[in-house]
Amino acid sequence: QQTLAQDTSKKSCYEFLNMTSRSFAAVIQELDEELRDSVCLFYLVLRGLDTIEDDMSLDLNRKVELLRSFDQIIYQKGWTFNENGPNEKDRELLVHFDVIINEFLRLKPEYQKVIANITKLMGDGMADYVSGEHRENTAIATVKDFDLYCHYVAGLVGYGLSDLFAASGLESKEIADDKVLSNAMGLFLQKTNIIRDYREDLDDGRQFWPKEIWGKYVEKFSDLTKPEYKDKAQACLSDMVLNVLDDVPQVLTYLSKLKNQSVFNFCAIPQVMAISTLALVFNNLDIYHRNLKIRKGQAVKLIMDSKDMDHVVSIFRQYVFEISRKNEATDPNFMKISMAIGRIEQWI
Ligand SMILES: COc1cccc([C@H]2O[C@H](CC(=O)N[C@@H](CC(=O)O)C(=O)O)C(=O)N(CC(C)(C)C)c3ccc(Cl)cc32)c1OC
Repeated sequence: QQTLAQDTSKKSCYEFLNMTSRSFAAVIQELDEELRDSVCLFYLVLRGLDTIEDDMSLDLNRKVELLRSFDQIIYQKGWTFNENGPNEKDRELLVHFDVIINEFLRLKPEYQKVIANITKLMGDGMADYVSGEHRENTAIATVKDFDLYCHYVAGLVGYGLSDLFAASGLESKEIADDKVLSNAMGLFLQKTNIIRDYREDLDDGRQFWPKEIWGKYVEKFSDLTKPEYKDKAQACLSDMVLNVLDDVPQVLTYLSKLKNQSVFNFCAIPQVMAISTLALVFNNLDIYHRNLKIRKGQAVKLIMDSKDMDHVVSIFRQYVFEISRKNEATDPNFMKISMAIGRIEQWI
């Protein structure tokens, strides 16, 4: 039986959810009763971790200590955090984190274990990265470093969600067993965002593109914005898109294994947004100057159309075709992109 106080604290968790990400928050709230609270709290715990990792004003040792112990912090009733810089986007969440912890402690133990396990792995991964990043400014040197970074911040989220889906009984254990597919669900979203956010991150003094790729085209990461490097910048961008296209078959395979309608919608919507964004940024040099977003009307249409696998496959086919159309024979990566598209078309 739920007391009034418990009801209030649960409501405020959903208020925090809506504060942190309106559009995706709505999709989480459509999830089946059995999964909604655990996914909402998983999202908020991840947000808390992100707010600490993102805060450049935090002392490095303090940040590392918090990241590595966040999996224990989420069990500490009453814990709150007031050391975030004033302009940290979601600082409010950590100021009231005791409410999140209260609700977390009311989840079934197996859901708590999944969330705590991923929080530990991610917190350690982030701590390793921020320590390394501190030493030299391109912590993401190789494509391998790029995959590892994206695994820590996004692939692990795929792991955790697949574990929650399986633990709830709404999806088969198989969905949690195949880590490669769960990892691809995170990498595809994160890598597409990293391409889209080139300019925003550059202006924030952050760079996530692997030097093994951009170093083939320019000396300095910011040279990609200069008109005299236009052709190099276009080739570099298609090289980055090529790297992301390899995750598409695994994303489609993961989605094809889902049985529950609310889980399918929850998983498919971000992926169709991402393939739409990937087609938008491909061969579009505006990404070096401003943040590109798909139009609201198109996003709404994608959400409406992503209700079943056939529709999702046809949406992917449409955007992969658009990338193929934009692929230029003069681009040094033209053949590799054509082959990556060929591999996807076998699937779709
Ligand atoms: C099986 O795996 C997933 C299945 C469904 C959704 C997501 C994934 O989708 C959102 C979608 C989302 O949050 N979209 C934003 C728009 C944007 O970020 O551009 C939004 O709609 O506000 C997202 O982007 N991330 C953040 C990471 C990519 C780092 C994991 C994310 C963060 C926390 C959770 Cl619980 C889930 C997700 C999955 O994660 C891989």
